[in-house]
Amino acid sequence: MAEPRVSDAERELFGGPLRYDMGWSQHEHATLDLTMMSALRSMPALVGATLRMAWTADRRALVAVAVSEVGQGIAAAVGLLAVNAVMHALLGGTGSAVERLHALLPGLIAAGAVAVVNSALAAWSTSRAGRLEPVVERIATTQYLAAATSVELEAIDDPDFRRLVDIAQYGPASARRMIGACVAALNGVISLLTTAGVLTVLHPALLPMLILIAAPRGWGAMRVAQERYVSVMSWIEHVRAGRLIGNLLTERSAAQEVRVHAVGAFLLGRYRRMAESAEAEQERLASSKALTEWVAAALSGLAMTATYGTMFWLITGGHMSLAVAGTAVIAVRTGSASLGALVMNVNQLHEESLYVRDHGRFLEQAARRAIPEGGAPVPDTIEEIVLDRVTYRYPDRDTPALDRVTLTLPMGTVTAVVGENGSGKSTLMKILSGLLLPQDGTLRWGGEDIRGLDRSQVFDRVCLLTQDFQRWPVTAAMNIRLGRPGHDASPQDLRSSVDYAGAGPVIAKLPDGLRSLLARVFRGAIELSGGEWQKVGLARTHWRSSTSRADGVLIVDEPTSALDPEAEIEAFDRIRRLAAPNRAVVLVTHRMSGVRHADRIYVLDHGHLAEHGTHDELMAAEGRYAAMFAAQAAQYAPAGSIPNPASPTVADPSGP
Ligand SMILES: Nc1ncnc2c1ncn2[C@@H]1O[C@H](COP(=O)(O)OP(=O)(O)OP(=O)(O)O)[C@@H](O)[C@H]1O
Repeated sequence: MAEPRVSDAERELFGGPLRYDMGWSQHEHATLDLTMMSALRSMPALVGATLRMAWTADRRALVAVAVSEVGQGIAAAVGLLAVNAVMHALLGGTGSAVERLHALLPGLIAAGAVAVVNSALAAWSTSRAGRLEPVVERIATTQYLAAATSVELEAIDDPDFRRLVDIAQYGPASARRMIGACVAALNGVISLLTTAGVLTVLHPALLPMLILIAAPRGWGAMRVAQERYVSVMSWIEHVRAGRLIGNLLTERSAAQEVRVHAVGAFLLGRYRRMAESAEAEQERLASSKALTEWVAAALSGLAMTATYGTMFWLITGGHMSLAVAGTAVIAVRTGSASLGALVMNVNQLHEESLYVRDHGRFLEQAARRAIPEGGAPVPDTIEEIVLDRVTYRYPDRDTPALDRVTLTLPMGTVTAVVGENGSGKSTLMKILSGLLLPQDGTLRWGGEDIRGLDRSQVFDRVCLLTQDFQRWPVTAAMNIRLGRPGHDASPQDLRSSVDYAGAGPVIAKLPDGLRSLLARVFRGAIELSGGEWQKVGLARTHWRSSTSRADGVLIVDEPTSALDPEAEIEAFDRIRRLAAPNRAVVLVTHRMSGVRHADRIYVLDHGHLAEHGTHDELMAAEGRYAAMFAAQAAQYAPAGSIPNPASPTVADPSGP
């Protein structure tokens, strides 16, 4: 695949041209995959898959479509035979003009009746296909969404898989369109077969000529489709990058910097340049398409001239009657029209099938990377959760985010994990909650290795409040209830969680209390501040933990970053209170004041466990923890000890 010529703006913003680096484009057979023959070879399987989906969706509708299409094909053949009878009566008949007109009547009536039957069958097929199409799209979309939600988190973090997730989203709409294209192609094939049959009966030389007329158009349409697909694939990253810039300019989160830093005008200029390079590609495609279609039409026209020439020669040589020639002209015209339509439909099928293939590839990969179902049940009583020399490295990283980390979380205790940015705290939380599996070492829940446990049961025992917890665009009540969606809850049931999180005043301020919609995207919805959202998040966590009696773990990752000092002290106090005999609490935070009361504190440093102990032990050890604690305490030291701004510690870039 040729490297697209992209704008300077893309290099400037993204450090180089963005590449579509999905598996197949690096594959040595990538070009082969896009040739016409391989497309044609893979099409029956893809059409078969779509038809199987249609069969599952509504087999009666599918059978109705097939029957009506076959019926239309037969009607077309009968219609041609009726035309032939008319031609014979008109051109080959004897007797007076009135007698010949009378002889025409049966043929004309038959042709009229066939036309009526044909249109009724076409209407039936349209209505049944209309029923089938949305169902197929729904099934394909549901498969896509179910597969996307069932894969391991590691797959979601994998850029290659993310791209596949992106591209496969077009599959369901293509599967829908494939139904229409399949129906039209079936129609084309049947009417072509019947026309070909009639033509062969009329004269054997007419059939090859019909094929000769339509072949160039078929070649042209396939070539155009193939070029377009290759272009879409090589340009997809660039188009996405342009769209990303466009979205940033309109997004609420960027609105302030867009204005104050004048990023708006800057990015708009880059957007324009990126869009221009994409337009140049569109223009190139259009020119290439025009040339291909022109060559195809010219070749087809030449074949048509040769056909009429041959017919003229056959008639003058007495090898063909005028009536047969008349029918043949009509049959060649309708035949080449249906062959042309068939080629267009096969071409559309080819194009759509490429997207359906991506959808299929995604489903296949998602199935391979899915969280395994089943496994041993998680023991009801767990004394502790143990991490034993666990190592984890992200797929696109050279160094491990966690390197042989060992820690123990006894039930009924509060464990704090501290460390600098990027030291591996969030990764550790993902391992503990079963979202990521250790690549080396073991995680044991009550003595059982997590690899052998039923993961859905592990998740059921985990309460998770992450720093980027989900702000669902639903009501306040539902935002809390989604902590355990399977558990019914009236606003009254949620009250204790609201009170626990100190979210009472936040809810009281909302126009409809817990029934208020929390999403700016909808009319009448309210937006909360970061700290208010954190209280709602805490209420959700409480709701989840209060609806579980089994032994489990509560993981809280930076829960107070947006809270004011008073709310923060209260929040830490509340989190500590969540420790219960059946629960181990793990707290990740940069706020050292929040961890000093933890039963045990672990300090992470570049993925390694640097030290652990109680606050007093770690302070006495005077290691990393003591240094971090002292650094934060110094911020609250008397004003005199704050460095003088006149003597900056960081060099001024504008200085000499
Ligand atoms: N999805 C990911 N893909 C690749 N690397 C990642 C991913 N998430 C984290 N990392 C890397 O793993 C290392 C540990 O990250 P992690 O988020 O666990 O740190 P952290 O201690 O939670 O940081 P912070 O305090 O900033 O939240 C970092 O070097 C980070 O860049």
